[in-house]
Amino acid sequence: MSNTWGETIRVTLFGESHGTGIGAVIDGLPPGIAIDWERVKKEMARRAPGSSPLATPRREKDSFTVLSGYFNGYTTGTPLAMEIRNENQHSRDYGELKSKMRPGHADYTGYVKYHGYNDYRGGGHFSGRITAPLTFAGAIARQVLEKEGVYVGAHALEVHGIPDRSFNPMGEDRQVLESLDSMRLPVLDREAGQAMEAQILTAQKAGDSTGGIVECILCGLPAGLGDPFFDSLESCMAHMMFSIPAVKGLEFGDGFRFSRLYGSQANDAMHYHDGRVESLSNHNGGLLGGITSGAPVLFRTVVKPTASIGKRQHTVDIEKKEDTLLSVGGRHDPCIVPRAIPVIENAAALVVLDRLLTDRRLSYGK
Ligand SMILES: Cc1cc2nc3c(=O)[nH]c(=O)nc-3n(C[C@H](O)[C@H](O)[C@H](O)COP(=O)(O)O)c2cc1C
Ligand SMILES: C=C(O[C@@H]1CC(C(=O)O)=C[C@@H](OP(=O)(O)O)[C@H]1O)C(=O)O
Repeated sequence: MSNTWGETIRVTLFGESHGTGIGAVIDGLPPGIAIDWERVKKEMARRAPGSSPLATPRREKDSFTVLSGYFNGYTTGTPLAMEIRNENQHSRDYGELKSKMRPGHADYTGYVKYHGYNDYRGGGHFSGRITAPLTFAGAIARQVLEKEGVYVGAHALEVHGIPDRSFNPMGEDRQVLESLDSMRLPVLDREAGQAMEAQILTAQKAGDSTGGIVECILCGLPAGLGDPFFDSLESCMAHMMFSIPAVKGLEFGDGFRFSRLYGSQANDAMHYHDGRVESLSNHNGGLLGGITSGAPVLFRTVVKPTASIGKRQHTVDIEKKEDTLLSVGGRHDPCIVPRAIPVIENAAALVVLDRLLTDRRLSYGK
């Protein structure tokens, strides 16, 4: 079922952007995890709408209620269910969109798939809003990983062609990654960040939107995690990343640049360092044969420009069955990249924890 993901940890997401609420049921978490709720709230706040001029002005606190699976300060091992009540819907913004399909959004495909019964308001179940409970699940996974010495970070590598410095593929300092957490547009080069912000706001003023590239790194992973073929760590990560609305591309390590390299440039030479096998470079993004090599896992995702824009575009009216023009109003992210960053980081942590639990059967608690 497409609303449930995972092998050992099974995450089910539910809800619509303008319905009563959204949430997740997370099954398969080991018993005995002491959850730091402040850390979970911090990750939720990084993703929440209404938090900066670069984000949709819809104001949602995204405060959550845990309904089950947590007792006396620890996970119980039974399903952990959580809900977030929607509080700031402006459903009138979607009056015209009942019949006029937004180009680039899921209005038409959702209409066809659900025979017109879908809740199209705010994108319904297709909305970026459904990444709030996904971020919640990932924020728990991230805490577990940190206890295993694994830490994750992401930044805007590019916004509309404006580049940031890349992560060091051999690893980034934990402090550097943590410093990105507090930025409304996480970047390594602050001047690049300012230029990106200016570009986002300029496009917004013109009734348009922008996209970009998010680069994510996972440091501290042990070698040997993952599987060949269908459950390769690349496959599992791709499954998750392409579940995030607006993600349209993914590459690991040197990715599409491999096409321009010789084997001698693409291979990561190996050596012993203090008795441990290590590589001297990391063109392969920490993955060989779908299995971690011990080098950081490094990947990049392309996030497309926000579909809902003020500029007039050609579309169809499915009630009148005629061509029409549409200028989308309401409240939208002028660029999805800033808010996709915490989603990608936490979702990546969830993928890795699921593989760790599947491969290693980690145990927690007394
Ligand atoms: C955090 C986040 C926020 C988003 N905000 C918007 C938005 O404000 N307006 C919009 O049209 N799309 C937004 N999207 C993207 C749409 O949900 C997405 O483009 C749509 O569901 C179609 O899916 P696809 O682009 O993956 O094909 C957002 C996505 C994410 C992850
Ligand atoms: C509410 C969120 O973002 C929403 C994602 C979204 C979309 O089409 O994906 C469209 C907008 O919805 P609305 O028109 O109701 O304001 C965004 O605000 C959120 O991420 O929590």
